[in-house]
Amino acid sequence: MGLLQFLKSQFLCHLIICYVFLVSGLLINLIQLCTLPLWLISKQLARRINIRLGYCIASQMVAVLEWWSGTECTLYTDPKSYQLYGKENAIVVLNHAFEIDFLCGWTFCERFGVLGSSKVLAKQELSYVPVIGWMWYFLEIVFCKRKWEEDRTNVARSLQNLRDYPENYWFLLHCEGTRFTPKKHQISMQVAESKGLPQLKYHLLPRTKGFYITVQNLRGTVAAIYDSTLNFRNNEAPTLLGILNGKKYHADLYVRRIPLESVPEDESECAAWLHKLYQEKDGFQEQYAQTGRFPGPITSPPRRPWSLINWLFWSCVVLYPLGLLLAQLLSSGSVFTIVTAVVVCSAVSMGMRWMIGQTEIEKGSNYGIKAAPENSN
Ligand SMILES: CCCCC/C=C\C/C=C\CCCCCCCC(=O)SCCNC(=O)CCNC(=O)[C@H](O)C(C)(C)COP(=O)(O)OP(=O)(O)OC[C@H]1O[C@@H](n2cnc3c(N)ncnc32)[C@H](O)[C@@H]1OP(=O)(O)O
Ligand SMILES: CCCCCCCCCCCCCCCCCC(=O)OC[C@@H](O)COP(=O)(O)O
Repeated sequence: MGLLQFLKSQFLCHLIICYVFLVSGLLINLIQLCTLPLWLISKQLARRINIRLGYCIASQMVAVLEWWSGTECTLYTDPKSYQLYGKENAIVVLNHAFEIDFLCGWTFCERFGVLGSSKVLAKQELSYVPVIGWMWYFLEIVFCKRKWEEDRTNVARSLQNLRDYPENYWFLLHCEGTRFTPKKHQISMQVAESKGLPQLKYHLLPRTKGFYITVQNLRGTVAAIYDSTLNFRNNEAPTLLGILNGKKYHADLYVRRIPLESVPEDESECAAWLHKLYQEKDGFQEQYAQTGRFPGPITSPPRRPWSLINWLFWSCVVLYPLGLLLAQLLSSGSVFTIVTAVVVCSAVSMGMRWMIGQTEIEKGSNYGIKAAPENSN
């Protein structure tokens, strides 16, 4: 093991990375809060400022993926579509099977210049996560309770708000609604069977209502669907803790650009269209399992230095006062202050561990297990 790899595995380094993320993140959340009065005066300016503030948080995690763990991301897509990525609004339909799929999504957003403005239809629980969840309020992320009766009006309203968004964005939809587990897969395939739909091997049965409502409400402002299928080489199941430990993964993403006009306007036809899309996605995953690659040419976008520069900037901002504080603590020699510092450090690392836990599949929700008996008939 080289010195760098040894350093990457050290808890102290993880603590420093987490400290920078947490303290700078809370600071940025605070600045976001201060932009509230601006929304009344100039909504578009407030949005543009929040896009940059959001970038400052999200790109720290991207920096850890790209520069600390060195994870590589390969894009399979046709070169004509590639020219349009980042230059138009799009709805991204992505499979949901990995703990870091959101982070790989962010990496591609960063490389195409839409990281600060990217959006998602996210479960409500994520809005309570400090730093990321709080940042999302100001980025107008669309939250859902995964209870259609409540979601139908709230989600539509939030989507309507995005119609005059001032910068290009990608709107991420995990139509499966929850992460893939063998148990959830088995149950969703029972639902598929009861509906006379073909079986899927690598995906859960997609939920169609969120897709339909998104397409309907964003029609005219979004140019295309980016049908995206993600997998990792060597059957790896990457984790955020692995990334923090400096483990290098290799992500492969296959993206097909489908003009939005080809999605039917009628609700049941739109649902059938989505089911067909997932059958095709399943085919791509089968090809990946057999051959280790997706169809089409490879056009990998290079990583950019901005995420690293941003991380270095925030490190300087928050590590300098920490250094001064630690020096004062040690020179004071007071047992009370030293014990207080140790307690605060432990609380911070437990808080960070809880946040990382939000990404872990084994700590995931029961959605798709519990709801099945009532919903499936
Ligand atoms: C290219 C690079 C990528 C770029 C990335 C871009 C941007 C990045 C930005 C941010 C990154 C951060 C990422 C954070 C990720 C967080 C993601 C999440 O939180 S996923 C969870 C929340 N999202 C969703 O759930 C979206 C999909 N869901 C829906 O659309 C739902 O329809 C809904 C709107 C949420 C409503 O759900 P609800 O359960 O209330 O109703 P449904 O109508 O869906 O359910 C009833 C329906 O489903 C059938 N059913 C029952 N059981 C099952 C089952 N087990 N499996 C499948 N189907 C089931 C039931 O029969 C009903 O069927 P029908 O519709 O025919 O009546
Ligand atoms: C700079 C880097 C510091 C590294 C440490 C920072 C750790 C901070 C982690 C905060 C992460 C919070 C964002 C979580 C996004 C998780 C997205 C996700 O995958 O959610 C799951 C839902 O879609 C479905 O939930 P389930 O129904 O499967 O349950």
